[in-house]
Amino acid sequence: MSRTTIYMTAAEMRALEIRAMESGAVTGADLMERAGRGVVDATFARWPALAKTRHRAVVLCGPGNNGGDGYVIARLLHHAGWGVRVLSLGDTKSLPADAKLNAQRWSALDQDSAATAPLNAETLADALGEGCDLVVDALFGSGLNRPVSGLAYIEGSISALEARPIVVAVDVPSGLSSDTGTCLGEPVAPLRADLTVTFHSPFVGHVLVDGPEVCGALEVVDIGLARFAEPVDVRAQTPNPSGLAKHPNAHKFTHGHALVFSGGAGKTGAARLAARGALRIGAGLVTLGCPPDALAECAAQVTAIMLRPLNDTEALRQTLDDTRINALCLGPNFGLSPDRADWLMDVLATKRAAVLDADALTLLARHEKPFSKLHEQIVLTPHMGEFKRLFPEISAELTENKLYSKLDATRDAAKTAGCTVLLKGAATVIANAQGDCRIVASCYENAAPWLATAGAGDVLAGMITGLLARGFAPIEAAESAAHLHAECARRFGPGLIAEDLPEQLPAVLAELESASKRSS
Ligand SMILES: NC(=O)C1=CN([C@@H]2O[C@H](COP(=O)(O)OP(=O)(O)OC[C@H]3O[C@@H](n4cnc5c(N)ncnc54)[C@H](OP(=O)(O)O)[C@@H]3O)[C@@H](O)[C@H]2O)[C@@H](O)CC1
Ligand SMILES: [K+]
Repeated sequence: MSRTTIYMTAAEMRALEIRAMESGAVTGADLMERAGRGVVDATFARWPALAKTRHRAVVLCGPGNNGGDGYVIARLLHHAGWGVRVLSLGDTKSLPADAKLNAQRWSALDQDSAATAPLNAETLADALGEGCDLVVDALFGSGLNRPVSGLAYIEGSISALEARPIVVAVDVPSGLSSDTGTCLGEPVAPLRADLTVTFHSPFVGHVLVDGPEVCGALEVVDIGLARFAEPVDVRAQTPNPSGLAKHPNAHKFTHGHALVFSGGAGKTGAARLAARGALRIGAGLVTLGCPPDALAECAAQVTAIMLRPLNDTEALRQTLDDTRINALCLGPNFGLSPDRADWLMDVLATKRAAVLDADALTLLARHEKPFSKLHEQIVLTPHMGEFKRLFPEISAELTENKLYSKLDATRDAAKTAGCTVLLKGAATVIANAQGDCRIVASCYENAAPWLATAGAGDVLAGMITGLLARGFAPIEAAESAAHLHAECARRFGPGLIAEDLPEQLPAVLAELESASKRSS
């Protein structure tokens, strides 16, 4: 069994909330109470000392339901014996109904009249000056729809304190777009959180771009929405161990034959890394297609990987006549000469499943009709620089429009190219031409910082190729390989170099298999 995480957009979350309320099983006020309670519980669970004695909190409440959660939190902390100051942004009379109800419940509590004030630089300085262990950021949540301005003083005032209080963001740090993970406003979000507590499922914005940096840690709390959930667009799933296992009666050809194209002498390392990744992930056979001058170099380095000299298009054609070669990898140090461009087009014409990486992406970008020969069995694996060259208009939109996400861009690119696109990053986004989307997020407890090393991308290209050879659909091959690749990096940890990645695969695959046996 694989584990699935759903990444939602604000509109999807709003639709879910409405379905839940329209069912009559729950009210908006119930959900708000659960949300506020969830934030307090998650905060106390992370910092148990806060639950033990009375402390002081400043709660910043905004003009919408995120602010409403803030009033619930203020009340719960007050009941726990805390000294609480609420600073509100906007006119509390204009709050939406559930938030207004909770603002009124807060005001009706037995507390001194200074407990609520409009938020501005002076009131914030006063409130912080009374002593503050916890700041709750409930200014804007998923309803943020335009850039925030005039709130930069908040981070300034908090950073200036001798001891920085813990900052907990409700749903998202205010200023961060839940749909794009970019900070709407200049220069950054008003407040960086130590912990962000969100509800039901993470948002796409929690894992993209600035999300992990401004959220701190991320906690997802259950507020009882799961039974109203409907399928949404974006998900992440750990690879299915049964799909990766090899069965006792299968032989090597059952698992496909991958062909990785190498560069010339002195430029074979990248292709060898890719070939090793393809073999370790379980392709039945892997061949390196080498220019003749590179054969001796490759022969000195590989054993289980086969070699085939490929010196001209006729040799290429003959090789590809073997239909058992069912997945190709082109790009890692492949070369950029005109004859390489011709090769690329010849290879694409065979309609074979293929991963196009590195130099193959550059060659495509230089082609007058880059997408004319692509097809659904192709996976493009650009990093952001390659993406910009290949999809300049989509990339310009991504730079200029803060409400257009890396996810939107990848999905549009996949449609434009007519194939699967895997856009690399700390959160790798994958989409196919039908609009299916996946995110492999290497952040929070899944961070894999040592993956930023030369050759890691070549190994990923090879791992995807290996899974294509094994018959995985392109989007599944890309997602599973990206997940396993990051898991290999996490498992190895500090000091990782690209050569280490394929060598971690046996342990990672074994762990997946035993975890699946334990849970069944
Ligand atoms: N989903 C769920 O199940 C649950 C959701 N819950 C909570 O609800 C939150 C979503 O609430 P929400 O929709 O009211 O939006 P929210 O983020 O409070 O902000 C909207 C307000 O801000 C304003 N505004 C926007 N941008 C602005 C800007 N740049 N600068 C200034 N103003 C700006 C906007 O103004 P308008 O666009 O109307 O002019 C509007 O007044 C969600 O994050 C979660 O915490 C939980 O209670 C329970 C379960
Ligand atoms: K917030």
